[in-house]
Amino acid sequence: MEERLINSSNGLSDAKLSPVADSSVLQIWGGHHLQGHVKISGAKNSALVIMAGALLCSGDCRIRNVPLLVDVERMGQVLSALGVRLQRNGDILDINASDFTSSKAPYELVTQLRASFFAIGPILARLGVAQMPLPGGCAIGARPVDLHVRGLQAMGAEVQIEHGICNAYIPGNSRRLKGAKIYLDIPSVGATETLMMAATLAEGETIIENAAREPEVVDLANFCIAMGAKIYGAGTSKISIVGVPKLHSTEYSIIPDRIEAGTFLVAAAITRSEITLSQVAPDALLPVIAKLGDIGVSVVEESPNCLRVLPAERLLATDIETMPHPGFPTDMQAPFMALLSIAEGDSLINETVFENRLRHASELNRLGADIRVKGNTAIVRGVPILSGAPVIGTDLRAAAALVVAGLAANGKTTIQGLRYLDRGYDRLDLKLQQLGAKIKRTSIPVAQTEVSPTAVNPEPSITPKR
Ligand SMILES: CC(=O)N[C@H]1[C@@H](OP(=O)(O)OP(=O)(O)OC[C@H]2O[C@@H](n3ccc(=O)[nH]c3=O)[C@H](O)[C@@H]2O)O[C@H](CO)[C@@H](O)[C@@H]1O
Ligand SMILES: C=C(OP(=O)(O)O)C(=O)O
Repeated sequence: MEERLINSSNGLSDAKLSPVADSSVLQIWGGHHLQGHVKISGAKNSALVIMAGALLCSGDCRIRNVPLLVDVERMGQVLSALGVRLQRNGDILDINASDFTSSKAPYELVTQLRASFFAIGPILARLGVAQMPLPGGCAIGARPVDLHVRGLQAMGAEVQIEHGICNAYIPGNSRRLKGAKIYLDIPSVGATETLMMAATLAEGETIIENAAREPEVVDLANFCIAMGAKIYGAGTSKISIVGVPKLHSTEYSIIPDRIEAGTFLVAAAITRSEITLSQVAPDALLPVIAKLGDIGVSVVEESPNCLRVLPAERLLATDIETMPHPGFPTDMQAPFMALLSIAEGDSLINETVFENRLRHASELNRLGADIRVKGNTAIVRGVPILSGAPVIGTDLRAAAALVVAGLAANGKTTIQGLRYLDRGYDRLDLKLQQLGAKIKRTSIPVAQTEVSPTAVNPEPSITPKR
């Protein structure tokens, strides 16, 4: 992997950022069935915000089931820049924010991931002041932070955005935010999380109306409750938080990643394979499992944390509209577009959460799909088979969609854009290899990667069913 060096802001030395897989590609020889068992990692979107939540506690926090992701590494770098001590051992992350005194989050890191911005809530609650650059994350829409800002203002903070930095402080001597009644125009996941964390240490009660109900919001609430926070109603659209002066040390295990699990379900469905997934939370996957059912793919619960997906006789077209939880998740929209591209009939996919999240359609078309995009709607005309080609992932889930499409496509698919994939999937290529996929990561330029490795059988074993 290439390592990216950037100049630190004081110009005295070079800061080393996490490895960036820009020069790497994934090569997939598609058309093979998967088989066996895959263990799902902890949820990216929980891990990142729970790491931010650990700032609320002046003692030790031990977080278990932390996925191995570039985003987690970067979030760790944001926290260490604030003076937090972190130690990772396998999937356990120890965080100690007792010495955290800096209220300035580093621009170079915050601009690379969305969740880092959510730390503005705990930083402000602990220190009474926060300087947070506007965030990065997947380029899937404008992604403003107005709801975070308005909520903090309602709790008594002075907040101004200047030169790309969000400056916030709590006026007065108490240095504590004040409980407030907050209505969110949109049930934003990030705004709900920022405000919920800020409210745990505020004076009095905060009520968040039209709150996000995503499982990761509930996970964050449970983590804060484990630290002594008083939070009621997480998972419903009205969350009430009664502020306490201090939170205490805790040990907490992150929920399984429902989007990673959903991606493996789609990978099995598109290759007409039977696999099992363990360490999953089936309830969080209901909208995904229901949609797979519409397409003709059965998913059965083997045990409380284990799912089996069965090979479909036929894949059938269906319509999808993305919605906040418990609706169909926007993060699964791209992998489902790959699946529907080989389903019988026409499917309509309507992306309602983000305004620019259909860019994978044109890359899927390179693989032989027949997809037209009009505004926020994609019309997917099912084709019998995809054929391998060089493609580029334009964001995290777009890259994942190309991986699952490549597994089904005839011949070789080469995928660039792994810096997105590695942000949010814990060793996806290795897990797929263990399921028998013919997939290889290489840092050799695409032009030099003509020949398939000897271990790989280029002859496809999946035959189109129609
Ligand atoms: C790190 C993390 O948890 N990322 C997830 C989180 O992103 P994130 O928290 O950024 O997503 P939001 O739920 O906030 O965004 C939903 C919609 O609200 C809009 N909005 C949001 C905040 C705001 O202040 N103003 C505003 O207009 C956004 O532009 C978007 O159109 O939820 C998304 C929706 O499930 C997921 O796709 C992301 O994977
Ligand atoms: C959009 C996503 O992530 P982020 O909010 O971190 O950009 C995602 O996980 O699909």
